[in-house]
Amino acid sequence: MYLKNLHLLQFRNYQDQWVEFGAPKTILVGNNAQGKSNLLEAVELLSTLKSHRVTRDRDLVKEGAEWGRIVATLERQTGEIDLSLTLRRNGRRTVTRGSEALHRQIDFLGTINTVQFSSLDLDLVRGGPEHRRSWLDTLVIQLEPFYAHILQQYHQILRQRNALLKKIREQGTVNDTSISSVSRSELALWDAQLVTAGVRVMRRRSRALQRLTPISYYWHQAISGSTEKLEIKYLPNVPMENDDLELLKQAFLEKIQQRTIPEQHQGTTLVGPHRDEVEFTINQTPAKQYGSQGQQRTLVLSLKLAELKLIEEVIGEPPLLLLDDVLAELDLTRQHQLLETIQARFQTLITTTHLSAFDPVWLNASQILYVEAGHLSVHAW
Ligand SMILES: Nc1ncnc2c1ncn2[C@@H]1O[C@H](COP(=O)(O)OP(=O)(O)OP(=O)(O)O)[C@@H](O)[C@H]1O
Repeated sequence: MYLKNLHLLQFRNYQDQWVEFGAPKTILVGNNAQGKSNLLEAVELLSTLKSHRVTRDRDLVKEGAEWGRIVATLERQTGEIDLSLTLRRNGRRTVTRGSEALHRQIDFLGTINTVQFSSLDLDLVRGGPEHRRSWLDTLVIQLEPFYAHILQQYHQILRQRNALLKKIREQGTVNDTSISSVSRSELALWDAQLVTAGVRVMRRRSRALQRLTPISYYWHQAISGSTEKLEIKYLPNVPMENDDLELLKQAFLEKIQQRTIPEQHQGTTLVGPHRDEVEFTINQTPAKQYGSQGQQRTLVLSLKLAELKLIEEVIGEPPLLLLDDVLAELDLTRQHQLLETIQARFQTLITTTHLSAFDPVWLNASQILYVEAGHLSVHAW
């Protein structure tokens, strides 16, 4: 797929900026805080309807404006598609594809596929499990947009179950035997729903990782020169011996029953995929604790390359790659690995403060745009 152009209206620090992507690689160069990442964020929003930087739409709308809009033309194998996302300070959004305003935002997902790589992605290795869950979920949504709906449903059930557990705790009925029969039957209903939605989340996460890991291993070996052995393990909170639906549901329910007392004491759900973990080890040592910066970078790069390949395999078209301030941080060998993989096949948007750290091969093959204070230009300012 190829993003032909982008039009930013009252988005972040852009007032009214049009950009035509004239080459498979575009390098956005400029000093700090000029709007480079903002532009990548706009593409991320069209792809995932989320920003990894903020959760509130009012931060995305230009200061002083009530609404902002991101408009784009995308070329896919099936033809050209016009897209737009309107953001409002009050959080209400409008999405359109072609001339059609979509009632369900979920229907918009999967139109543009992207893989992102920014310095924040090192949190994938160093940060808490929520970073790894969110990374995995974003990947699964790209592979199967309907997963966004499943995930949303799971979190809704989780919130409601938590509210009930809190109510039970506030009523001081922490001893299981003294819970009113009304609360008990209400809780049993939520248990069943949590299990049904939870196993759908777990099975999809597990399958996506199963497909991603061999590709990641391949890249990790290639980049580390076969000196290091990467292992990726899905550690679901509910033990998952195999993919059998009924066995999994049973294991889930059993674990909930074992945690009845602590759950009611703490007033929160302690069992389920919201507590899943993904473990990365290098030569049998947890990458999180012992990996050097270089090792962690190699690991994240391997994951990103694997994501590109997997999405391409599943979708049947190469996704876009968004490289936010990370390429210059990679040494030339790793830059070459990346270059060889993406070639001209994956459209890539790259931000950087300096062109000097780049391989000349990259530079010659790229469209270079200079960014200053929310304006783009083909010449240095
Ligand atoms: N809602 C907004 N309205 C107006 N300006 C905004 C808004 N949100 C962010 N900005 C401005 O955008 C700029 C930050 O841009 P961006 O994050 O794209 O930086 P960058 O060019 O990628 O630089 P860096 O290399 O530091 O990441 C800042 O000047 C900030 O004040």
